[in-house]
Amino acid sequence: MSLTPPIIAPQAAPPAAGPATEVVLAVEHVSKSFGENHVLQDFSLALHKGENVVVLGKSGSGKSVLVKCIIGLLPPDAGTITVLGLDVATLDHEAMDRLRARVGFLFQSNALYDSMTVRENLLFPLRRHWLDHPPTQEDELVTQALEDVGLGHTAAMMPAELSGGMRKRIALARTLILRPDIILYDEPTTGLDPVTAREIDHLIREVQQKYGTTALIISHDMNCVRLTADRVALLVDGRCYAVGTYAELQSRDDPRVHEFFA
Ligand SMILES: Nc1ncnc2c1ncn2[C@@H]1O[C@H](COP(=O)(O)OP(=O)(O)OP(=O)(O)O)[C@@H](O)[C@H]1O
Repeated sequence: MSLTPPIIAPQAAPPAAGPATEVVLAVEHVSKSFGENHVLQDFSLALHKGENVVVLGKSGSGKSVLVKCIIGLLPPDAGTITVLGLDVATLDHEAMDRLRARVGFLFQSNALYDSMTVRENLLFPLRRHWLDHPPTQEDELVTQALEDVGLGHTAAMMPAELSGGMRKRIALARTLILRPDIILYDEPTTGLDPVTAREIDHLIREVQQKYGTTALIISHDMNCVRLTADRVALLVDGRCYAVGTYAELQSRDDPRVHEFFA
């Protein structure tokens, strides 16, 4: 099945990322071990409002553990994680739930409900998190979110009727419907053919440009890294070994950095 091209019209360039812009996600000196397996060791990384940061690391290096710590599913052994000004470790269940409504998470598996239509899948987070929206707005919000990912015609379809790329877009639409400040993408192009993968990369950029969203992207796919990252953070031996633009890291004369770009 062919994909309709994304139709988000970029309205404004994202704010320039850099030290002068607001930090919306800060991981500071975080360590996490499982027994003798020291996965994260003094890991630090800050994301500025509106930037896309890709975390690149070998298989088993701790990327998923890092994301789980950020969304409060795993408690770090040491260090602090601050998301949108809130120290994750101090949040009770309700506060964590409210924070999760502002931080979209795009699962590698997409995590769509197969027994629900696309529309029902999109309404699920809306009804769970955004309790004060008028029901009359629901159709408008679903339509907008689907149009944002170029799939305005799919509301009545079931996930099984969609291609892998379309399912990824619907999962992103389900995240976008809550207008998150931050989106965490877990290997967004894994399992997609190269053409569809590049479409998803462009869509990630379009979302950033349209909504000024900040994104943390976990990826192995170097094309995805090149196309989506404002900055790349290398996770090596549990630490944030190097951070820079794709071009900066690619030209760095350090074998441990270079092996990612070879
Ligand atoms: N709940 C857990 N209990 C024990 N060990 C764990 C747990 N979660 C992760 N680990 C270990 O932490 C290490 C890092 O795993 P993680 O899944 O974060 O790697 P990753 O970088 O995401 O890998 P991949 O790219 O292959 O998905 C692995 O050695 C893994 O076995």
